[in-house]
Amino acid sequence: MGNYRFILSGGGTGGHIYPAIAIANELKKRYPDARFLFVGAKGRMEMEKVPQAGYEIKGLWITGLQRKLSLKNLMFPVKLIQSLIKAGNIVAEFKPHVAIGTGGFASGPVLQVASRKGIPCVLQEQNSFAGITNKLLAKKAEKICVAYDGMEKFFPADKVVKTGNPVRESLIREAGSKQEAAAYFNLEAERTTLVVLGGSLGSKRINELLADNLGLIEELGIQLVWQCGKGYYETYKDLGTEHIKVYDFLNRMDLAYAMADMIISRAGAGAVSELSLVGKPVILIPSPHVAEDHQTKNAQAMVDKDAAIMLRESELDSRFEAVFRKLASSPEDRHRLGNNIRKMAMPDATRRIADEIEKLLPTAI
Ligand SMILES: CC(=O)N[C@H]1[C@@H](OP(=O)(O)OP(=O)(O)OC[C@H]2O[C@@H](n3ccc(=O)[nH]c3=O)[C@H](O)[C@@H]2O)O[C@H](CO)[C@@H](O)[C@@H]1O
Repeated sequence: MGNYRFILSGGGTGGHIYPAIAIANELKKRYPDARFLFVGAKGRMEMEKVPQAGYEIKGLWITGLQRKLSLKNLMFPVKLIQSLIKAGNIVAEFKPHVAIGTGGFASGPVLQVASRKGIPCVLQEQNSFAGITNKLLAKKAEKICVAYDGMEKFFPADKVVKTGNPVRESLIREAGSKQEAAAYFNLEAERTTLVVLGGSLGSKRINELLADNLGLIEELGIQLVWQCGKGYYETYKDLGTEHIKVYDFLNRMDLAYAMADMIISRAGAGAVSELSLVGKPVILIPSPHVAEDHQTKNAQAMVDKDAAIMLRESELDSRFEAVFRKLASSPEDRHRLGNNIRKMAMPDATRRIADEIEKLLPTAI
């Protein structure tokens, strides 16, 4: 009983990978005998992060379509055809009962071939603005699990279910104490700690901001956990000290959240969902480089409920210092923001998505 097979595909950035891992973990809890296969894009983050989470992954040779004319674009049709063939073989061999797509280009070929073979497909869209892959796949999906109202403007209304974004349970349930986190980061448990998150790939502008403000942070007696991103690590790693810990990527986000008295973060959908669950005061600095400026919309939704502070990149030079000083010196502000953001959490998201997937499973196997 319950020997189901699930294929999951999504990736390119953590924002697409971790929801897929959270969904797989929930299904595994319900069906310990089930088998899981992830499909990602060769060379991208998922090829490393999915095996770390204990799942098998196969890689397709695919990239996104660039907006401008480039050699990469000329190769796109070749890569797409090759990926469709490979995805076809993977699906034919694995024979999943359900295919789950969490966005990002690798999920395109996989869900396309799965739906053509009559395998029920479920999509999960993290953002308030639908990604191109999910939009293309929407017609073929049985259900589309979303986190924001109004997603019917992108997807067929009868397929949309508002569930919220799945968050890895380890970030919430197993959240360690500040003591444990301090030992892990080699910092002092009693000292105020700022955690800086640049999104799964790191943020150039947030890194520059931090580098310019290390004097201020030191003056305020604050210690720092700084996730700068893999591509920026060489530039910033030497700034680490007894009170400043620089990371390319944080593998223990649970401990980073446990350590934080305040957070500076990009406003990716996953970051915002996690921050709501952990209920920490945050200054959101949305990336202006994403489709339809959706991170600003994610951040604005929090600001509207007095649940976070937002600073646009264009305001950093003029406002960051004053805003940061005020937050650092006001336990009341931190407490209020932390409480308000916690009210935005949707802690049942993963379970509700798994419920939707369950409805599509054959009853007897
Ligand atoms: C630049 C870009 O394209 N950003 C998009 C990307 O963001 P990005 O990939 O940054 O994703 P999110 O903020 O949604 O989620 C980041 C995920 O990575 C994890 N994490 C992050 C840093 C770290 O050191 N360790 C770690 O584990 C977080 O816990 C979280 O689970 O996908 C999001 C969800 O589709 C979008 O809303 C973002 O606009």
